[in-house]
Amino acid sequence: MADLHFFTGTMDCGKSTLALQMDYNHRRRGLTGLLLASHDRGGDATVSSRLGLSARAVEVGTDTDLWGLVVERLTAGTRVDYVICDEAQFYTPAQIDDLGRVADELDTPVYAFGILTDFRTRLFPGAARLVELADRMETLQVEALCWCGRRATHNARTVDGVMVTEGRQVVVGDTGDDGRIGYEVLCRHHHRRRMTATSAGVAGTGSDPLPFAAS
Ligand SMILES: Nc1ncnc2c1ncn2[C@@H]1O[C@H](COP(=O)(O)OP(=O)(O)O)[C@@H](O)[C@H]1O
Ligand SMILES: Cc1cn([C@H]2C[C@H](O)[C@@H](COP(=O)(O)O)O2)c(=O)[nH]c1=O
Repeated sequence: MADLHFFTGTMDCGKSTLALQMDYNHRRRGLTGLLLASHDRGGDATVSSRLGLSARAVEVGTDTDLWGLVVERLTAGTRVDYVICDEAQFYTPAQIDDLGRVADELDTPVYAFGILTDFRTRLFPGAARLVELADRMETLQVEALCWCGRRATHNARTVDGVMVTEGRQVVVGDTGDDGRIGYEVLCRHHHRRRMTATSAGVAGTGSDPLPFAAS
């Protein structure tokens, strides 16, 4: 039986990059996989990384039958040696159940990538189901940092630069976005105090140094 893996971390910690690297490494060994995406910032049916890599993928909507999708390919004679799922927090719990079934019944490894919690620190339903079902769950090694220099553990949403704690759970966007709605990764301490880089009066992005104490 194959495993259902869940790779998680805050926004901007390298999940999509790792998803694309794993797809590349498998393809280099002659394997054929299925790459799934959902509401990627780069547009539908895409997996894109901030490092500039991107790949075409199958867009997963709330009605997508993931078990059917894999079985249909196999029936048509297309190999599915592995399944890679980006933005898996947006999948429904039933779709995550299907991914577990793919791993168990088709002996196909599934690698799911996604954030755990939303801007209110609540688990996304898809991520919660992955925590419940995954054989292996790994937090990415590359740590996104809060403006204070601590490891970022939470995702904050900003509207017109101000951190908010109410609103729709799903709003596609980016960190450091100049649009009305943006995201910033913070440590729990600063998420609780609603202190973003802007409200703390420090530069949040770019080449300015973090405010570490001088030694
Ligand atoms: N200009 C850059 N130089 C080096 N690394 C970068 C650059 N831009 C982005 N990154 C890396 O890419 C990571 C974000 O990758 P991405 O796959 O888009 O993250 P995620 O899918 O978790 O949101 C950042 O944590 C950083 O390590
Ligand atoms: C916290 C939070 C995030 N989102 C969206 C914003 C982005 O489009 C994705 C996360 O993408 P990443 O590759 O991990 O950076 O999720 C959201 O819709 N709701 C939220 O609360």
